[in-house]
Amino acid sequence: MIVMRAASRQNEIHIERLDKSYAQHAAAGDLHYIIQDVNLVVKGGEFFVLLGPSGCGKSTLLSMIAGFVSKTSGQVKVGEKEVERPGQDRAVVFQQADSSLFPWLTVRENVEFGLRMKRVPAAQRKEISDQYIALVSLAGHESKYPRELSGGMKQRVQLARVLSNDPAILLMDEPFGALDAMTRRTMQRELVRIWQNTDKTIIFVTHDIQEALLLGGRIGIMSAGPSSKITDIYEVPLAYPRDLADPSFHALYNVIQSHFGE
Ligand SMILES: Nc1ncnc2c1ncn2[C@@H]1O[C@H](COP(=O)(O)OP(=O)(O)OP(=O)(O)O)[C@@H](O)[C@H]1O
Repeated sequence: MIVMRAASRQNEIHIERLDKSYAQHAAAGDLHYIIQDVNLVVKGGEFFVLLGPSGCGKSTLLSMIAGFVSKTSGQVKVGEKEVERPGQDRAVVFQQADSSLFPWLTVRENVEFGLRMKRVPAAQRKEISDQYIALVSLAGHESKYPRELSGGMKQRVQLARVLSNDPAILLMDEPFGALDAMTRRTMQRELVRIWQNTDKTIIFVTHDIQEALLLGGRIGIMSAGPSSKITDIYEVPLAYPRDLADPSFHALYNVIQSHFGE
């Protein structure tokens, strides 16, 4: 129990008074912020969804947590440590698996890539890749190349590769945005299952209210930019798997939708 608590605290994300503006705006003497005064605590092991309209700065905020984009002011901490650069404790899953998979490597080789870089011995690599390939339901497809896979399968390879590196935190930027509706639902269910079977902290970015409600333990609403911030946070007190026909689901959907003036 003590060990688990310590591990959870390590996965916690603290964001305080975080601002981001880009140099070109400052050079023009413009006090234009992409995001301004963002405050957020995401607990270890939590599934947190960031929901906001297109262009509000969701990817920017996620990239700052990932350490890809520098902050203008404020603080982003993972555990006790200030984020200054990307780290092995944080992995990012992008919308397009195509840009992250190596086309000349098989499914297994793609999944094992990070382990190979870390010089994990072959037998152990196989054991780990077997585990995650099975977890994302790709057993039997190990020898295929990305070109032989559907979009959903490629996205699952990306997920298996990220998980095999065992990051404490998964940062997911509209990872299912390019998938057809049916594959998307399957992937949403699988992600919840994977999250329930691990102790990872997930921050999942989407502009889809239904997706946010299917996945999130809490949902943070970002206002439209410029100077976007997290205006409200909703707890989702519904058991998984979530039921679209549940009146409580609908009620919460309507409350959240009212933020976006539709
Ligand atoms: N490198 C950059 N330089 C200047 N402005 C940028 C840069 N990157 C992003 N922006 C601006 O920041 C704003 C937020 O972009 P961001 O991609 O974070 O939004 P988003 O909410 O993720 O959008 P979407 O849902 O459409 O992906 C946009 O107005 C965008 O033009």
